[in-house]
Amino acid sequence: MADELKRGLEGVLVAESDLSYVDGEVGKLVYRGYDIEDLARGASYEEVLYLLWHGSLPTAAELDSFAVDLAAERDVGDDVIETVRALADAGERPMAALRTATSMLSAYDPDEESDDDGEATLRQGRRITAKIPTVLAAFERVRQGEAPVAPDPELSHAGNFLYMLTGTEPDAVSEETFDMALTLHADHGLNASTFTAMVIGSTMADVYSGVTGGIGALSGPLHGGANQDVMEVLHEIDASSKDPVQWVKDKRDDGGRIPGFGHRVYKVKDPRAKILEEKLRDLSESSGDTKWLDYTTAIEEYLTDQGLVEKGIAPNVDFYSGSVYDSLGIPVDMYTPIFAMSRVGGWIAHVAEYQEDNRLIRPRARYTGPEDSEFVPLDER
Ligand SMILES: CC(=O)SCCNC(=O)CCNC(=O)[C@H](O)C(C)(C)COP(=O)(O)OP(=O)(O)OC[C@H]1O[C@@H](n2cnc3c(N)ncnc32)[C@H](O)[C@@H]1OP(=O)(O)O
Ligand SMILES: O=C([O-])CC(=O)C(=O)O
Repeated sequence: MADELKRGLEGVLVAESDLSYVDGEVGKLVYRGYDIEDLARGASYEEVLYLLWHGSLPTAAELDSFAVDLAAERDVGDDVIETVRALADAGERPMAALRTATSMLSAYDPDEESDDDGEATLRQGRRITAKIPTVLAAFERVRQGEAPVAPDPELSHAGNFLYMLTGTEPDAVSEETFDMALTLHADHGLNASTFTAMVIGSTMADVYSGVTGGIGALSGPLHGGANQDVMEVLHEIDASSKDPVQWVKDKRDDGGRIPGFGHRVYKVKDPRAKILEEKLRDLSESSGDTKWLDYTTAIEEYLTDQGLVEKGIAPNVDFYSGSVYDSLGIPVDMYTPIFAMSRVGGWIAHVAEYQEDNRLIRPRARYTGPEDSEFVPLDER
């Protein structure tokens, strides 16, 4: 039993956690017992961060002081902006630029490396969470040839990001929509990027290392990168003038996977996809532009008819998020960085929780290589 091999660590329990629970059979997600639907509709991203980091929903006074402290950390120094500019000039991809800039932020953190009092992870985590939107918005602005917009501490986390991105304060619907998307992406059990951050944290490395690793893991197309892939598919379908169903059929006939479908834990539709689909429907109907909604629902209906959903390959969070971001005017390659901007809250919460009762994470591989190989010196090979 001890030697049973679990490819991809499927189903393996490696820790206990109070943070979030995914019930993949019924399609339910909770953060500390609260249903994601209630949080998405009723709580701001700042409230969710407080919940994840401090264990309970804040009172109004607690939220006020938490939000002020978070907003006070938004500025990044000129050196970071210059690095972001150099990365944009070099044509770096946004997730890679974010990874580099996040790593650089540690140089300016006032905590000493020796400050490992348990609170340091959350203190540094707050700074990282506050600064990531500033880095991302600056990257997008400079690559468009525009000057970065300084953060406004009076605005919410969601509102300030949209403001820094566009230079204009967002309307209430955009701010609310974006805030909801941040809440929906904040945590999700031991997904690959969170586990990456935890593995790094389990060596007692600093939280900047964990977050930088988390960004790298999230960027892949099997994980957070799929939200960008979904929108690229929608654009490809549009440019091909093919019927979306025909496009998907051809893709499947070629043996290709459909991005935004399938999940290691959910065997039914992801509850976050349901909420985002509903949001997309509202936004599309109020703008009168239903193209992405029409394409995505046609694809989902077709794959359902084909029995894919019954086999447990159902829409995940990435299937509908991109269309929602598109309605906010956000460029496609910023979708995965936005995921990171939200998920950083979960990474920090899990690293802090795990380090409270830390044990180095170190699994094994079954060795299948040769045995007793006879060493031959270099000059005799
Ligand atoms: C935020 C997130 O990270 S959500 C996930 C985002 N990723 C995507 O949307 C990318 C597309 N989806 C996938 O590649 C997968 O569903 C994953 C990586 C998410 C989960 O993968 P796993 O749990 O490892 O499942 P695995 O890769 O073993 O696939 C199981 C079966 O389902 C099929 N399958 C899985 N996803 C898809 C898909 N999107 N389209 C078509 N078939 C699929 C596989 O071909 C495989 O079929 P087989 O058993 O006949 O060979
Ligand atoms: O849980 C997972 O494996 C992937 C996912 O949906 C997430 O990270 O939000």
